[in-house]
Amino acid sequence: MFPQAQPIYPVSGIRTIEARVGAQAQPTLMERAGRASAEEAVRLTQDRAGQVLIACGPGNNGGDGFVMARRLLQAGRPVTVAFADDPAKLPPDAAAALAAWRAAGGETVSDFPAAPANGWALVVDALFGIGLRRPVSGRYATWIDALNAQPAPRLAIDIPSGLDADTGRVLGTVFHATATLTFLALKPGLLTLDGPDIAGVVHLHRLDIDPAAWLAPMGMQIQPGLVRQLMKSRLQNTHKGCYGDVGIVGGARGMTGAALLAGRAALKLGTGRVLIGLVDDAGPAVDFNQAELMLQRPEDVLEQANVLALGPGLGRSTAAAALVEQAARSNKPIILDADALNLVAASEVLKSLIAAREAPTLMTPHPGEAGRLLGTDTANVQADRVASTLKIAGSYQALVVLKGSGSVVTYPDGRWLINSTGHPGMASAGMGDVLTGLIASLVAQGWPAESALLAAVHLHGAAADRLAREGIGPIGLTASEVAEASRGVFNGWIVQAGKGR
Ligand SMILES: NC(=O)C1=CN([C@@H]2O[C@H](COP(=O)(O)OP(=O)(O)OC[C@H]3O[C@@H](n4cnc5c(N)ncnc54)[C@H](O)[C@@H]3O)[C@@H](O)[C@H]2O)[C@@H](O)CC1
Ligand SMILES: [K+]
Repeated sequence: MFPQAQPIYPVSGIRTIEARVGAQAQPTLMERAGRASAEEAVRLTQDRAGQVLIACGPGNNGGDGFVMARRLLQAGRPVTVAFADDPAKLPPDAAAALAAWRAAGGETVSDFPAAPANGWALVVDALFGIGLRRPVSGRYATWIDALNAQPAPRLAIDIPSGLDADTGRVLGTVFHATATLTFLALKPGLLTLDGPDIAGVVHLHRLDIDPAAWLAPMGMQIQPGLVRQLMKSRLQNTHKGCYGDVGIVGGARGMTGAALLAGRAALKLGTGRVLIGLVDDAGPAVDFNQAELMLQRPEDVLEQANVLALGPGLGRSTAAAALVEQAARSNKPIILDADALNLVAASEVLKSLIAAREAPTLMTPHPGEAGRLLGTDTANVQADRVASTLKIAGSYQALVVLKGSGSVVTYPDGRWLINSTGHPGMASAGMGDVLTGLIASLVAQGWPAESALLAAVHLHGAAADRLAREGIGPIGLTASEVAEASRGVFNGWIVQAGKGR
């Protein structure tokens, strides 16, 4: 769907690819996965002598572990394999891998082994992969706790045991990986919700297969390469009218700052003119820290701007609802955030107006707002972030970003992407307002709504990441700083894409 993006497949997609590649693949996929795992283990233990502990489970993930063990042994690395299940119940490939391990002189222990005197060089989780079906409990939970307690690097094979590959939810006890080597393609669970906290550094090994050649990508990762290809150069012979008029409507009493932050972000990303309509009559008439912003009556802003962003600090008054309705009835692109989303969720009239719009509607809910839009609660939204976001996009015929760990971007036609930038320092007031301003700016500058949304989401996180690298955050990072840094990151991307002047 977007060239140069990394495909993501849920378990159903991975299973389809495996079935299509077929058992006839030589070497077998398990042999390839085990070999890649052994190579990864060698890399991770370059400066650490000692034994590698591989804990193998009852399915093909365990099979990968047996192949890995054999490869490491053949490379002269001492390995301990822990396996406590019934060999007769292993699936055929894994049973063959166990037999090959034994034929190579390897042994297995069925109790969790005591660490050697100098500790393990590496502990490897080959307990459960994409076949995990229920919360991990009992012996395997004890083993996972024991693996987590070792003072050694921790490598997860395919996906950390206890992490749901489709949703990033933790099912019972979970292996806390320092690195995960995942096969064939990325899975959503590695990239969203708890996945990024649990999986450590994720390496992908495609096993010499191009997954997209076997099954059209089901989702995509938003990565620098994808965003860079969207960059455009500016012509010399242009003026501010070429870069759009963003209108921000929000800023009820006590929340003026939210609208100003969105406006400043829109300005710093190159919007021609930024108009701000504060709902608070007693609000300021000028932003003395950003005098370029044009503060006007909200009704006039809706009239004059060609892209409308409603929500930052909007509140839920009757007047606010009327403004959202006026925007929804317009034929302009609109971005709905914060209380604009809450107002829509609470009104059947607004819901049907939004769903029937012809101009693009973009929505930027956090999980709580997403819950209200779907008539459910936050926990339900988070239980499957991709599915929830797709549901909103479908019901409201909108382009949607569900914010949070691994922001999910979806379009009404069912395409979805997961962002790869950002960090927990962004969990602070005003960050969402800045994102809204960035999105509005790109739309106003003529970007197609779908590219504007994914690029702004990526930029927002990339700016925060850059600041964190410079020591400005993660802790204490402010939204104003992210708005400011977005400008530098974006200009850098234009230069990297060869589109600078
Ligand atoms: N099938 C293939 O072609 C390939 C599979 N590969 C590996 O195989 C994995 C998938 O293998 P499987 O489908 O066998 O699944 P898994 O090995 O992930 O686990 C399935 C087994 O675990 C049991 N199980 C599931 N949840 C449990 C729980 N909570 N507590 C106790 N037991 C539980 C199931 O009953 C089944 O026996 C991938 O993640 C990957 O590591 C790779 O070798 C690449 C090729
Ligand atoms: K695993």
